[in-house]
Amino acid sequence: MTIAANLGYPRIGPRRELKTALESFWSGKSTEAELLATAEALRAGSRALQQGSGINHVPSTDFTLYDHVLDTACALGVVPDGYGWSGEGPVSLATYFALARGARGTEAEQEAGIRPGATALEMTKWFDTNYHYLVPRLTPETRFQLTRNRWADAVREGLALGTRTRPVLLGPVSFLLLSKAEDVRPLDLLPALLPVYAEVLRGIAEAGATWVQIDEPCLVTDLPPGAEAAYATAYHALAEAAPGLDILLATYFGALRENLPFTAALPVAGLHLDLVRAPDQLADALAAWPADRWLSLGLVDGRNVWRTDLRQALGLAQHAAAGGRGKRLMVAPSCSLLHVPHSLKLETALDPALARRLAFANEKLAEVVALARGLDEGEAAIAPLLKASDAARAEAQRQDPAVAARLGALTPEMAQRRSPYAQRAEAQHARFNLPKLPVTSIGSWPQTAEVRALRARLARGEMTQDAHDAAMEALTAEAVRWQEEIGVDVPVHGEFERNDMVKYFGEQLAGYAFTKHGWVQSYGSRCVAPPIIWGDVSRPHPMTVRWSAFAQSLTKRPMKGMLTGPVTMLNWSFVRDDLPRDVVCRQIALAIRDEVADLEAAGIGMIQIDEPAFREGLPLRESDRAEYLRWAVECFRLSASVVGDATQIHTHMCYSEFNDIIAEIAAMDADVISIETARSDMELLAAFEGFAYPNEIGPGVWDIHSPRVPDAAEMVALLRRAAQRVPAGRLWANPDCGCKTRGWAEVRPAMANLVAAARTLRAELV
Ligand SMILES: Nc1nc2c(c(=O)[nH]1)N[C@@H](CNc1ccc(C(=O)N[C@@H](CCC(=O)N[C@@H](CCC(=O)N[C@@H](CCC(=O)O)C(=O)O)C(=O)O)C(=O)O)cc1)CN2
Ligand code: MET
Ligand SMILES: [Zn+2]
Repeated sequence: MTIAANLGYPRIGPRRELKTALESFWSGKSTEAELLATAEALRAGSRALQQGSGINHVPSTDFTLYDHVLDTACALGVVPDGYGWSGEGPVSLATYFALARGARGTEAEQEAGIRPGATALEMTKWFDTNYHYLVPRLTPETRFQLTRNRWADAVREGLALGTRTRPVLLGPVSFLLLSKAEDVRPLDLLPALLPVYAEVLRGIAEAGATWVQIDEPCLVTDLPPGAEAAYATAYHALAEAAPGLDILLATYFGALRENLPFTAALPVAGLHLDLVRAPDQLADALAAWPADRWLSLGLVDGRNVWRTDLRQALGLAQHAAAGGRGKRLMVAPSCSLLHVPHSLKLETALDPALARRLAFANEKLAEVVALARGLDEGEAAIAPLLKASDAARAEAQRQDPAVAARLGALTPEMAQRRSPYAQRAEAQHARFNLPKLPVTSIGSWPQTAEVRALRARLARGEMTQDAHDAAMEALTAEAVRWQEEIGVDVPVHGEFERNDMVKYFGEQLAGYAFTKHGWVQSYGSRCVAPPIIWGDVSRPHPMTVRWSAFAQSLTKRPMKGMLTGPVTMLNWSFVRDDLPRDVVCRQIALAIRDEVADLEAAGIGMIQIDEPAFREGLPLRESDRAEYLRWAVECFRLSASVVGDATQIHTHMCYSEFNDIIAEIAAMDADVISIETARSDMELLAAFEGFAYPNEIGPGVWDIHSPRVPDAAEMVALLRRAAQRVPAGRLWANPDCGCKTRGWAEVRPAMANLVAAARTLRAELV
């Protein structure tokens, strides 16, 4: 019988219960026991739901209180000094959260032996998703040991309530490759790591599991030298560790390509393939993978919200089943369902024509079960479902001939500023006359409970639009006054009126739809509700002009306008699948371009077009990258190039490694770019120096993702390091990213410290 399997279930909770519980615990309003009870209830609920849907292999240990990579690191004893772990036994929750969020200087931390000022681990993108993981730190001294077999515990927890789960482990090779290694090649640590993984597997088997899912997503990437041998060593060792335990080796987010032959030779019981991103790999896999071993077909898209074309997916599955392989098949989502919202059931306000085409996590599980059944019992057994799927696919997305016409009329000049940077810089410096190291910020000020409550009240009809807008203006005015007072050279309006930098624009653009509860975890307790692009995109009316113009009216300093760029709008939305992504991106670029033109006309002299997700869309394989970069750069330029020389275009990127795309970042030709560098100690600046990045740069000197307030001296040190690499005349001083997730208690002193730091350095530089 075909096994209906799942690779991972969303963990934030259908109503973001985990978020609420975490934030309540962090603020001291609830106890550790209460937090753990909520977590346990969420796990029990999702197990029951999956089992009830007919899923045969229900995953466990896919749940986490913050991040599954951090969980893995803590379980393996990969905890740097200074975080209060004794080097033996379980890692405390205090240590765990200090690694995730940095020390906050609380008494509890002191008791737990956490060094005051301990910073959070670096956080980075999980492959090409909007999920972020914490990067484990490896050194030659790293000693692996099993601090707690969380996988075995999860198996027991499930069995106690009647579900035999399939625990999910991040595989040893991917774990090492995803870590940050100092003075050691990560794969050199494999021999020391494997005995601990072996111990984990023995514990899992003892706990009563029959299958374990080991994720090796790095198998779909260009592997470094030595990886192939590492995989062979690792899986031979693991296969021997627990002979009674079947290993499903899971790959996702792309095709195995040249890694397929050696992967197919690994001694594992099953192999999972992403057949949504890479349907073409099925043929090769069928040829390479022995028919007496399990093949898990990832047929249901774990990365997007569209219903599966069941007929087509069933066709692929039937093809795989031919030739005697039918007895050893699993059907599953392409990857963990972590990247999609929980349930469509909660969405009561969607256009029915759209709702008919959607499937969130729970609906995707039903699709998996239907496909498994169709495979075993034949098409007739799922005929009504196939019919509904056909009907949904046949409905056309919304088209707008005006948008198509505009796209047809694009010219190369439209993506070209009028003059080269040097000439623009002259015009801009004359216009703005800023000091060296001008102080600015990335756009948002704290999204406090008060700010969110205003929006919530408006949504519930408890407040009029006018009253809401007046309250937002008052907040903006106060923020502008404060920035003037502390000496910020280029203030921002604060983005109080925005729920999210992508959703806010999506809500105002034609072609977009948005959900009420479509939350997806981005990191820790932070979630996003990605808007859904289901028609041609255009801008019916100005979106931000009123707020920027209002803010500018309050100050003589240049007020920086604030927009989200087309590439980020694309990468952080769920995108229609009937048009190539570059076409959708050009549509968005033209909409943003209209806004840029209107801002300029309204007297806004500096406009920031954020592209934090620019890198996120980068294909995982080097050979696919050039094409993406070509159109992504073009789209950014299309949105920005409408302005005159004296209008200064800024852009901002965070969570990016820039080294390998620095030429393209330069080609975006923004006058100023602000980048994330604080968490990695200015490491990223090396790229900008090496390439002699020609325009202005604001290297972030305050890691706003941590609640720690840096003092001026710390920021001076970072700025000094930056000034060694970039001529001071082209440097700006700013935080790492927007301050929406911080509180005013942190932002006020940190910004004042930043102004002081910039002044100190200015004095040094004369
Ligand atoms: N889309 C996106 N991706 C991104 C980022 C980003 O800013 N946006 N930043 C990077 C880091 N990731 C982040 C992701 C989320 C958040 C974040 O702060 N998210 C907020 C939600 C943002 C939002 O949409 N807020 C809405 C809804 C707020 C809300 O929860 N309202 C309550 C009601 C509140 C009340 O009654 O007072 C509810 O709906 O239940 C609003 O403000 O209007 C959160 O998790 O808390 C920050 C960073 C990378 N990826
Ligand atoms: N302007 C945005 C902000 O300040 C940029 C954030 S990048 C994730 O919040
Ligand atoms: Zn940012």
